[in-house]
Amino acid sequence: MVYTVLLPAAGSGKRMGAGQNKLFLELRKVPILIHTLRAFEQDQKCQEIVLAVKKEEQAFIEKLLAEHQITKVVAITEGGAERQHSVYACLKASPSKGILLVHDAARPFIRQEVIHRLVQVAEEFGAAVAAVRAKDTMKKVENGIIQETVDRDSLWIIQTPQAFKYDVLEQAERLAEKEGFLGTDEAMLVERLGEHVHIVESTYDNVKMTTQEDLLFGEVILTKREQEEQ
Ligand SMILES: Nc1ccn([C@@H]2O[C@H](COP(=O)(O)OP(=O)(O)OP(=O)(O)O)[C@@H](O)[C@H]2O)c(=O)n1
Ligand SMILES: C[C@](O)(CO)[C@H](O)COP(=O)(O)O
Repeated sequence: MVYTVLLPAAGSGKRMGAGQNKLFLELRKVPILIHTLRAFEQDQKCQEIVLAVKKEEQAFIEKLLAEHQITKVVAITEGGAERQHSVYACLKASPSKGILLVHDAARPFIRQEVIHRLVQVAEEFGAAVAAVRAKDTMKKVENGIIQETVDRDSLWIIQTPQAFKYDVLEQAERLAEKEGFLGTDEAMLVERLGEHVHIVESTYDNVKMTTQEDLLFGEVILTKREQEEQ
């Protein structure tokens, strides 16, 4: 049940407003990118990691990898204008044709038990994504006016990792590129093939570091994790 991680890390962090790639911001004096990489470096079932980065940031990232003894990165490729392009670049650079796990480098708190369940379900069914149940009421809105309240019991908040058999993801990415389709996650591309994508329940602390508030959550999550380990 081994897997390869495709890790897009070539974003600009605009919503974070830090004026730099948010993955270089530190939580407990460690860059967000390293926190995320450690989750996979420390997982025996993770065979290798493929990174997509901005060309101008590659040398700095390679320095970070050496400084923090991250040894599983087997390829570093250039990311693209959109997250989807960066993921596809990772896939093209991946040596593995087995189970691929796409994970946002901006989600440093992924738990191993969720990763392993995702790999298991992807091995059996071909595609699986991490998700948590919606806690808030969700409504469709047009021009500031509520159109419809969506049944909350059927709503899930989709995260990463998203795990796939190589052929499923490769076919989905290739078709999306051919048709110029842009999705916000890989599951969207696989759904377009008519494939079933399974849900694996994740944890609410698998937060994507997107805006300044998330950094506060991140510090609290790290404190809680340290207490769990004591
Ligand atoms: N062209 C892009 C855009 C995003 N990402 C990566 O995809 C993950 C999730 O994207 P997001 O949280 O949107 O990161 P940013 O695009 O950097 O954020 P923003 O949209 O606020 O600029 C991040 O690890 C980011 O580095 C990427 O590799 N290539
Ligand atoms: C892939 C994702 O994390 C699933 O929730 C999300 O769609 C990424 O969105 P972003 O705007 O590219 O961060």
